[in-house]
Amino acid sequence: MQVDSKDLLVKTLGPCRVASPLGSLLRDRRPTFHNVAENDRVVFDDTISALASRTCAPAELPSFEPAGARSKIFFDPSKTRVGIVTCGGLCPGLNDVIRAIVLELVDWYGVDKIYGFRNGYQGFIASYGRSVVDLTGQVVSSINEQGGTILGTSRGQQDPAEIVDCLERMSINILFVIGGDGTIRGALGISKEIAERGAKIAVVGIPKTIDNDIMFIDQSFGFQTAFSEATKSIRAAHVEATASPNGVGLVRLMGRHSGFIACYASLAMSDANFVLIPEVPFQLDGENGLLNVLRKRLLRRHHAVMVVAEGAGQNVLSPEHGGQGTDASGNVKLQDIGLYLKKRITDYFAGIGMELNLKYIDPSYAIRSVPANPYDSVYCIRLGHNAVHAAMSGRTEMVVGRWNSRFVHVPMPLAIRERYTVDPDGDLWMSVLESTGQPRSFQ
Ligand SMILES: Nc1ncnc2c1ncn2[C@@H]1O[C@H](COP(=O)(O)OP(=O)(O)O)[C@@H](O)[C@H]1O
Ligand SMILES: O=P(O)(O)OC[C@H]1O[C@](O)(COP(=O)(O)O)[C@@H](O)[C@@H]1O
Ligand SMILES: [Mg+2]
Repeated sequence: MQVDSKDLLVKTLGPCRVASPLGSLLRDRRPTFHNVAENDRVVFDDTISALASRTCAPAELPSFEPAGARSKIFFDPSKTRVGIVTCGGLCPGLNDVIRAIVLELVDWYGVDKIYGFRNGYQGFIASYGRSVVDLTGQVVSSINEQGGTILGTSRGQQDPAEIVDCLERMSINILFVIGGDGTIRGALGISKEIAERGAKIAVVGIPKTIDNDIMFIDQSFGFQTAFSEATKSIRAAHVEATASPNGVGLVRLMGRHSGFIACYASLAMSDANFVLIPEVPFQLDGENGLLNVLRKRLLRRHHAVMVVAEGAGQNVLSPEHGGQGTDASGNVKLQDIGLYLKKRITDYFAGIGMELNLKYIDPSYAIRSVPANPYDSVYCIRLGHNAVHAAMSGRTEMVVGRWNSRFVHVPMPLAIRERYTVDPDGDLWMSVLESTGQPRSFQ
């Protein structure tokens, strides 16, 4: 992705004139390997060759604004009113992020007017009649133990003008949006409407996606929990496959356009022999096609485990296999590659008269509805804290990201400019090939 300095500029609502209540914590901090000073920058490029290709002085290198608390802030905490909304598909850790935002606002900034909007962007629209939730420290104290989101969610576009009407009616100063690429697109529309009205409302996002498909976050929150959960299905598929002659365990995992869950779960549980992801097209038929390679594997080892991401192999499906169209948010509805593979493998082995015992496992919703694991909980807290620091200092139209292990501010237009996908020439896919031993391509 071509990124220039201007793409990395973060908008602010105005100068910071209010002393931060976190001032005492910040006073004696020095820049260290784990602490970037608030006026320093995090360099975008991380290889010598990329740096060498830039012809500018170090201060002009493309760089992110570091996340973190500022000594001076924009909003006066005693007069600040905050809204929080969660949108799109579920993801482990949503409640952890809500909790982190609320507790940071209440305990450190002394902000106590925090409202949760129900069911995504519908929560702002009068005709849906959704009540708001008063979010206090007590309400959120143990929500991190539950999966899902206490605020509910939804898909489907809403009118940004109506959303901003609602924010103005309620005198909201800061809106936190927790959601994926669609949510961030929606948030950009809200932010533009706010700017057109000349209002001073900060819109700050915390990127959410179990598919891990948003740029500038090394790994999205909940992703580690989700792929850990998926390993249980791979283990089950292996147990089933090894228990019967020519057993095949076929596991279908989420991943609409990016195969990260399939790759990571398969690496974590190296029982997988075949991993199919959207980024690497394959053929079923022919000498090097998947079916013949599977046949040879069964002749050799008598069992196989195959992991398929939901967006894989769309090239081998035809319209009669369902799918097509879009969901309420405009996301393309994919044809079901898992069921299609199950049928094609079953028919193929029946056709050549070879015994097959195929067990099909689809844990899709089971892996995204669980509570976050401890690693993700820590990550969620840190994202939540940094989102609060950013918003209180008047940053807007940005999401909190993590780039090369540093927490940074990412402008919303940049965060959604391109989807983050598995690079077929990258080291992750190379590891999958090394771990599974599957051919580089089934073509
Ligand atoms: N292009 C868009 N413009 C405005 N709002 C959008 C856009 N795409 C999605 N949204 C809204 O964002 C919310 C969540 O989007 P969705 O794509 O379902 O999930 P996610 O944010 O997880 O990608 C929905 O309310 C949806 O209508
Ligand atoms: O059935 P639903 O709720 O529409 O969700 C299915 C989709 O949700 C995802 O987890 C991603 O959702 P988001 O874009 O909302 O993060 C995909 O992997 C999957 O295609
Ligand atoms: Mg999405």
